[in-house]
Amino acid sequence: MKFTDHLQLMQSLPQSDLPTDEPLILASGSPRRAQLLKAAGYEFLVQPASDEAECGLCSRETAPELVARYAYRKAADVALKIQGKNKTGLVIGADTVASVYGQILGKPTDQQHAESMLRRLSGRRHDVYTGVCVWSVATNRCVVEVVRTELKMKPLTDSMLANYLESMMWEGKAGAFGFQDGNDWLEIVDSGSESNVVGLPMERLAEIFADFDTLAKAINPFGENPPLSK
Ligand SMILES: Cc1cn([C@H]2C[C@H](O)[C@@H](COP(=O)(O)OP(=O)(O)OP(=O)(O)O)O2)c(=O)[nH]c1=O
Repeated sequence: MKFTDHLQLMQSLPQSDLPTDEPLILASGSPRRAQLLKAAGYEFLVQPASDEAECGLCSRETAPELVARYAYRKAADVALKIQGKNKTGLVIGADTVASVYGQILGKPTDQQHAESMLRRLSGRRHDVYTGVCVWSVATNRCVVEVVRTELKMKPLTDSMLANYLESMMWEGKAGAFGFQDGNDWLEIVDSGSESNVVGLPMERLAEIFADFDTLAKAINPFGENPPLSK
C-alpha cells in the first residue's frame, strides 16, 4: 500500500499511549513527519531544531550512525531549550538518509545534485535509514533507535528524470525522491516500513512509547554520542 493510501486510511498507522504525561513535541520542520503523527492520532506541538543540530561531519560514520547522531542532536537542541524555560516535554527528533553502496544521500542542494542522486539510485536496491530519538525532559532519559527499509528503484529513463526534476518534488527529500509522490518507481523489499521511508518509523515509535521504561537510557550531559538502545 502506498503512503498516500495510508493517509486516507488513518487508522492503519499505529498509536500508543505516551509513556509520560508531558506534552508531545516534534523537534522537526518536516511536513511529512507532522502528517504521519497527525494521521496516527497523536496530539503534539511542533518546535523544529535549529540548523546547527544537523552538522558536525564524521568521515567514517555509516548511515545508521549518522541518523542516530542527528536524531539525538535535534531532540537535544529542543529538549535543552524547554528545560531552560523550566518546562517539560516528550521530544521526538528524527533524521532520514538514503544509502546506496555505502554512499550516504541526504537532501539535495540543487537540481544538479538531485539529478546525480537519482542517477545513482536508478535501477538499484538501496536503503533508507531513519534515526529516531524520544527524549523525556521530566525524567532525563531517552531512547535512540535506527530503522532501515530496503527499496528497489526502477531504471529511470531520461524523460522520467527530466519530468521529476522539473516538478521540484525532490526538494527537501533525502535521496532526492519522495516515496509518497505518487510514482511507482519504488518497491519496498521484505515488507519494510513505509512511514520510515517518509521520515518517521510509526510502527517502531509506537513500540518505543509502549516500552519506554525498559528501553530508555539516562542522558549523559557530557556525551556527544547517542545512547543507542540496541
Ligand atoms: C526518502 C524520503 C525522504 N523524505 C523526507 C523526510 C525528511 O523530511 C527528509 C529528510 O531530511 P531530514 O534532515 O531528515 O529532515 P528535515 O530537514 O525535513 O526536517 P528536520 O531536520 O527539521 O527534522 O526527506 C520524504 O519525504 N520521502 C522519501 O521518500
